[in-house]
Amino acid sequence: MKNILVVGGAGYIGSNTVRVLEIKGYSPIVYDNLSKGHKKAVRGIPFIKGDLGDKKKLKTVFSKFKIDAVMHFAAFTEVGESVITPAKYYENNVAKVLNLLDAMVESGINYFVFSSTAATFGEPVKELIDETHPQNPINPYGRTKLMVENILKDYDHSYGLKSVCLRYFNACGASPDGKTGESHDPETHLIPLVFQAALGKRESIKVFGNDYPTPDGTAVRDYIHVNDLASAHILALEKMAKENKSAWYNLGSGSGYSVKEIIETVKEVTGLDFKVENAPRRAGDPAVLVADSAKAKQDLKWEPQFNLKEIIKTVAKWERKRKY
Ligand SMILES: NC(=O)c1ccc[n+]([C@@H]2O[C@H](COP(=O)([O-])OP(=O)(O)OC[C@H]3O[C@@H](n4cnc5c(N)ncnc54)[C@H](O)[C@@H]3O)[C@@H](O)[C@H]2O)c1
Ligand SMILES: O=c1ccn([C@@H]2O[C@H](COP(=O)(O)OP(=O)(O)O[C@H]3O[C@H](CO)[C@@H](O)[C@H](O)[C@H]3O)[C@@H](O)[C@H]2O)c(=O)[nH]1
Repeated sequence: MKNILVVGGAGYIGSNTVRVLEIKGYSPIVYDNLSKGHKKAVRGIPFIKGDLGDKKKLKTVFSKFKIDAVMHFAAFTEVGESVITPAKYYENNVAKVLNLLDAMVESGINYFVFSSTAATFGEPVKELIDETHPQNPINPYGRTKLMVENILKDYDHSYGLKSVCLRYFNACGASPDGKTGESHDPETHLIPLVFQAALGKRESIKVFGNDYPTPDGTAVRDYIHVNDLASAHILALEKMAKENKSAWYNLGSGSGYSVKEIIETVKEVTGLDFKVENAPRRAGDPAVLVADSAKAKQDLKWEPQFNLKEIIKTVAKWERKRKY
């Protein structure tokens, strides 16, 4: 288990995982169409520009680089956009994934790590979301990811393709050395947008909804550092390969923070003040999403290393000298 094809590896979470794979002695190879990612994020790593839908190219890459396992990050990722243009999401996040899975089956590659999401659960029916929580997504994005989770169960049963579905809560933060971080154009995620407001790159930060049933009325999320996600990928891959068994894990810190608390923490860490405005709720957003990650902690011996303040500090470092 050495050569790992990282599909979508030029993106935010993928590129951070590539760096951690490298540190742990693996040979990551990046496959990305650069629709959202950045080649600069994976400088020095073998890179193939290609689309998820290109089965022929994928099979050529598998054999050329003697791929042992695939980590699949490529997808469209925005909850709000998925409500407006669901077709785009079903095509990229479901239909094209079949090409990748079929190429793997035809090439005899048996190990797959999938970027799933908290959005597969929908509105929580209990405070902390563990792996037994019902999966009733309330937006097209969450439905696309749940569809792939189900496809993977069938591919395991019928073709012996083993997979781990990692349901991340809200990925955030930058590498501690400040070299890789979040860079989307346009940006839609809360923490980078708050930084844009703090650095005067936008007039204000808009709070989407202040009438949620939460302590301060704003939506609560579980923010988990990208390097913590990266280490979970490697631990999950190793366990899957050792036991030749599929698995599912919810990955979060177990602590929920409201939009207002995020804004206050950025103000505190940076010492900068900026304008905050109330705006209507964003379609497709649940009020609260917080993980119970006991299963990952127990089975994988995984422990998140970054608390919220530390996360915001890594973003501050990245934002000061970002290169892409
Ligand atoms: N960001 C989060 O908080 C979060 C939370 C849960 C799950 N996820 C999932 O994690 C994964 C990575 O998210 P991210 O935030 O790094 O997103 P990102 O947009 O930064 O990265 C995705 C990468 O995939 C590439 N890509 C997209 N479609 C492709 C295609 N058809 N062919 C080849 N490459 C393609 C993009 O160019 C980009 O580099 C996604 O699957 C996302 O759904 C993200
Ligand atoms: O300008 C902004 C941007 C966001 N928000 C709110 O901040 C929270 C977090 O939003 P965002 O950073 O866009 O993340 P989510 O919509 O929670 O989705 C992320 O986290 C999910 C897992 O929980 C992943 O599946 C998605 O891919 C990823 O985009 C939400 O309540 C938003 O409404 C604002 O109030 N103002």
